[in-house]
Amino acid sequence: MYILNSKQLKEADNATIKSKGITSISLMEHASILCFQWLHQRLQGQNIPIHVFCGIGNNGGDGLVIARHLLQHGYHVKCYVVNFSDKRTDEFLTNYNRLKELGEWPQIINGESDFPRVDFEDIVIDAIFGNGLTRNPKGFTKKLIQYINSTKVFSLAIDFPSGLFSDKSVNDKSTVLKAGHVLTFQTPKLAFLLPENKDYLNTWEVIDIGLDQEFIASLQPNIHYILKDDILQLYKTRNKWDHKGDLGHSLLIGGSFGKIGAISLASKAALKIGSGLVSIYLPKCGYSIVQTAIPEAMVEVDSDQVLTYFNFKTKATVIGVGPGMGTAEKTVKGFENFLKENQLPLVVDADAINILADQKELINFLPKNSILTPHPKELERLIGVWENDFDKLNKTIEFSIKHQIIVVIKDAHTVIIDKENLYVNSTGNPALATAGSGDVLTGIITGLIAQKYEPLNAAILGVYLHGKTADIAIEETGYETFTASNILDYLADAILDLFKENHTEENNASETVNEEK
Ligand SMILES: NC(=O)C1=CN([C@@H]2O[C@H](COP(=O)(O)OP(=O)(O)OC[C@H]3O[C@@H](n4cnc5c(N)ncnc54)[C@H](OP(=O)(O)O)[C@@H]3O)[C@@H](O)[C@H]2O)[C@@H](O)CC1
Ligand SMILES: Nc1ncnc2c1ncn2[C@@H]1O[C@H](COP(=O)(O)OP(=O)(O)O)[C@@H](O)[C@H]1O
Ligand SMILES: [K+]
Repeated sequence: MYILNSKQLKEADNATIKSKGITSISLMEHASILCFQWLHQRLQGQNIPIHVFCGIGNNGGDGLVIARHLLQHGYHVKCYVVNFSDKRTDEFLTNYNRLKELGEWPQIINGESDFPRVDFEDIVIDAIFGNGLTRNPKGFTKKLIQYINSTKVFSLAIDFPSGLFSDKSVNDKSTVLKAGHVLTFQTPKLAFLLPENKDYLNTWEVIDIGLDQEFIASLQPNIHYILKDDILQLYKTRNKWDHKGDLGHSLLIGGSFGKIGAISLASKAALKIGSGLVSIYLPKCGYSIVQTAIPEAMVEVDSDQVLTYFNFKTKATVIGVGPGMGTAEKTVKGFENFLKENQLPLVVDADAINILADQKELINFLPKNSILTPHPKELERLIGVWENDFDKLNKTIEFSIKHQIIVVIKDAHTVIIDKENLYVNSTGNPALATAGSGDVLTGIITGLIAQKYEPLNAAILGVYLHGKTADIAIEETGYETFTASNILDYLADAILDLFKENHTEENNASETVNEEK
């Protein structure tokens, strides 16, 4: 699914109005009725006070439409116009008049003395600012947002939590209305998926308002939200005559005394995702451990406690390097020599990333389309500090273009960056915040490349399945008891799930950001 920026969304609104021969008013009516229905389905006519706060633009227009339908269905509604500007859009005015025709005169808020009393048990509909927000809310509008936040009332944000920008960072945290739930139009918004915005929204879902898909595709959006449908297009089925030689040979390089587990997990993951053969190259001290733990794998050893020589004989298809490797001086030297000789596709993780961050000139030896899988701290060592999450993405895009490599920024929403293209993952949950889960991801991606997936597709599919294991598992394991080994236990379920009927919201983008709130 595409993620559109604010400009693209406005263009898509206009193109849809033209291509479908509808009016802007009817598009607004349609979008807002879907929001009304969402609430109506849940409230079933309950007599809870609902405060609808409307701006003076089209987000406010949506609020007016929702207020009208709620009133017509007998709800206990109070509607307000937050009068932060004299400009009013035509769609706002039309719907303002329609509401008045019902006998409901919205209360105009011109200052703090006009703020209504809002109680914790009430409901707020936030239709103050949407896609048109260009600068921080100020004056009494900012105060109103702060007042609503202070009540801790449940707020249903229309399209955006008011005060949250679509394509840039919030620099004054106190100007965003914290949303209990967001009904956002047509596509997820990048801002919802960034860690810096985690406090502004609890849950969100996309409301499909029927914008022109052909037009949207013609914009060639560079940001994607990866859902099951996208994954199904990448997934390769096996052929009847496939033998293990067809399914690639993964070589996992890493481990050091006390950290043999990391390379074991990565190697198990490469096997479990279907790599035909898996070899491990690690320090001698890990030999018996991996031979016992993973009888399917072949093993070659380096010197005693840390990797030093990198003189393995294995003829692999792809190499995953870094888990548990350490950054001992001998290892750094050996890794440098290895990089200078290596021609095979690489998945580079953990300490191998730290070595690259320390000696940036080595990055030039990575084959084109190598995959780096840093967590945010490792990324910072690699690309330097960023001002905010948009800056982080831009800096990573620059890095990816400069070095022609793919960067997997691991996080609650892992983002895969291939030059200017961004692929944001939709699966996973905090159960994955456990030691070794990154090592498993390295093995999964390596094992997929072995099976002839293009590196980008291997990263997208690997990250999706890795997250999906945790989504399936938590029903049985809860968050706490889930460990990195469980990722492997549930990998089969994650793969099989791709072929299950879509009975849930799997292809409707939606999510719970912060479950306990
Ligand atoms: N047919 C359609 O197009 C559909 C549109 N839809 C709905 O329209 C929404 C977008 O509406 P919108 O473009 O009118 O902008 P909106 O978010 O209401 O902001 C209002 C105005 O506020 C202004 N402004 C900005 N920042 C400010 C600030 N800090 N303090 C004060 N003023 C500020 C800014 O004007 P400016 O002053 O910058 O010129 C802006 O124009 C979208 O989110 C969705 O809900 C749906 O109905 C589907 C169909
Ligand atoms: N809260 C979360 N929600 C979803 N995924 C998460 C969360 N926390 C961690 N993960 C995932 O778990 C993995 C952790 O990787 P990493 O930090 O390298 O762990 P380790 O070094 O222990 O192997 C990443 O794939 C990351 O995306
Ligand atoms: K809003």
